[in-house]
Amino acid sequence: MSQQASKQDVVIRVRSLCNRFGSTEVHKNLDLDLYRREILGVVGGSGTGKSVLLRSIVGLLQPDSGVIEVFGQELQALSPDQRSRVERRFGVLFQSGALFSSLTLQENVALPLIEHARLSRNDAEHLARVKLALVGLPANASVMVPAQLSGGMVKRAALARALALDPEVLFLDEPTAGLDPIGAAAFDRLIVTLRDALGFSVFLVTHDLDTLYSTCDRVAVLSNKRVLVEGPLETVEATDDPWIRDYFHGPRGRAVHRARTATTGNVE
Ligand SMILES: Nc1ncnc2c1ncn2[C@@H]1O[C@H](COP(=O)(O)OP(=O)(O)OP(=O)(O)O)[C@@H](O)[C@H]1O
Repeated sequence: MSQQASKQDVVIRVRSLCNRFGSTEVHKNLDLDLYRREILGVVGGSGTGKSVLLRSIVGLLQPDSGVIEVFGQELQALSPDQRSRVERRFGVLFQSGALFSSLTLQENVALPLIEHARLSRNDAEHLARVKLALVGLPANASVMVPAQLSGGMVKRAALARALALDPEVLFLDEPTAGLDPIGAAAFDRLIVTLRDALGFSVFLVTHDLDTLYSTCDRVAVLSNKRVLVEGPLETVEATDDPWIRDYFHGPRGRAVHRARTATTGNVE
């Protein structure tokens, strides 16, 4: 992805974002771009404000100042109606999955279709079963409730719900947290496959180095209340910063490099 991407290739543009909670300043003049069809990994130490950034963009949190432009429109300048139309073009998968525990998977996925696409219950549940199949769930899972499923299946169901309205941008908050390594790798592949097939952009908050290397086109590192560096992995890895050194070149980073070299045969 070119760093010189033209304005229409930028789907989300964040400029001079400031967020604080009482005396805690989380973001100060933070800048970030998300390009069309890319998977952007957002990383940083605990408490650096990755989730707060996601929540600011999707409209769950009112920033103190700064500009968030989505699809060329400045969010703060929109009426509530215009804003909810923009937000309908987002799909969000929170870490908890946030499915309704008393509803079956097809009922969970059908909810946004009934509420926002005004489909009948029958049509919505039919489309929900298509979405559940799209994320790789077997047909019999559609009528199960979340408690009857493994963690990986619940994640996939939550992803199906995030995809219900065919979003142009998918936000994922630590999607592989709590999954075993094989389940996490399968979920990573699923995200890339769906992005390739459906063409959405992905804003991906993660701590998982394997996910970064296997899915992301670019990475943004949050540090000291802002985006310290944003670019392809090679650029980020080469940045001279103590947290980046520890994260990418510490024991876990080296283990991921070794595993990738063994799998691909490439010397990195
Ligand atoms: N609603 C809130 N009220 C007060 N403080 C908050 C609120 N939400 C977040 N914070 C604070 O903002 C800071 C950034 O939180 P955030 O959850 O964005 O970090 P993070 O980078 O996602 O962390 P982690 O990697 O541990 O999930 C933290 O200090 C947190 O305590």
